[in-house]
Amino acid sequence: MTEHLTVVSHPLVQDKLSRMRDKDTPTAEFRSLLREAGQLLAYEATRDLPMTTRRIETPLCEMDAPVLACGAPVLVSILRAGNGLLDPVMDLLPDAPVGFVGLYRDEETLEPVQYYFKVPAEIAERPVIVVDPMLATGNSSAAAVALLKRAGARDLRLMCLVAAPEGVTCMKRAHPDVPIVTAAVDECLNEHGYIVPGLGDAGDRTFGTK
Ligand SMILES: O=P(O)(O)OC[C@H]1O[C@H](OP(=O)(O)OP(=O)(O)O)[C@H](O)[C@@H]1O
Ligand SMILES: O=c1cc[nH]c(=O)[nH]1
Ligand SMILES: [Mg+2]
Repeated sequence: MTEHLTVVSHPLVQDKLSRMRDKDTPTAEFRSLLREAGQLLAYEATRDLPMTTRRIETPLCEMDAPVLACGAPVLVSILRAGNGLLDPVMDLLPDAPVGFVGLYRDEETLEPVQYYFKVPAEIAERPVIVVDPMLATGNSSAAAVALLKRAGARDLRLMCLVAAPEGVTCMKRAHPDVPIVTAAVDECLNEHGYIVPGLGDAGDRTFGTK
């Protein structure tokens, strides 16, 4: 992926995102929409995965068929809201090894607090797709990517649903080598660090908490 930022403007993605933004969309529908949008975003986030060929035999003849060069990429979810995007990507890449970075954002400082880290060994030799629906200040994603690099990851990309300009700038400064795929870059952050217009707290809306 050569672009640092890809905004997926596809009508299906935009329509689903608009329905997720609506405060009256209930949890079950929000979750389904996140699943559907996640599959479409994954299509874009996996566009540049390295390919090779494998000799196979169709019922008619032999051919060199295109296959993923390194097997499935490693998926990493930033807990907890990342899990809502992880599910649809796992559907598309059922062989993918999966890691988790547990982070929550301190409400006062907006700094991420780490509480969990577990990633598969393949992280050092395969492309890695980090998933988190919200890129707000960018502090959580930047911290997660730093932890993953420390664990050996070299080829990373971040897939999110809604980004703030501040988050994109933060990631570009901290990790210019990590492309971002998102459905939208919104206007700004409010005084509490929430994306405006955004969709609220993605974790709460996905899991029905408050
Ligand atoms: O870019 P930032 O300013 O760091 O904000 C984005 C982070 O905030 C949300 O997580 P949250 O802290 O709400 O944790 P949760 O997923 O457990 O709800 C979101 O899922 C991101 O991880
Ligand atoms: O708008 C925001 C910002 C951070 N985390 C969220 O879930 N939503
Ligand atoms: Mg949250």
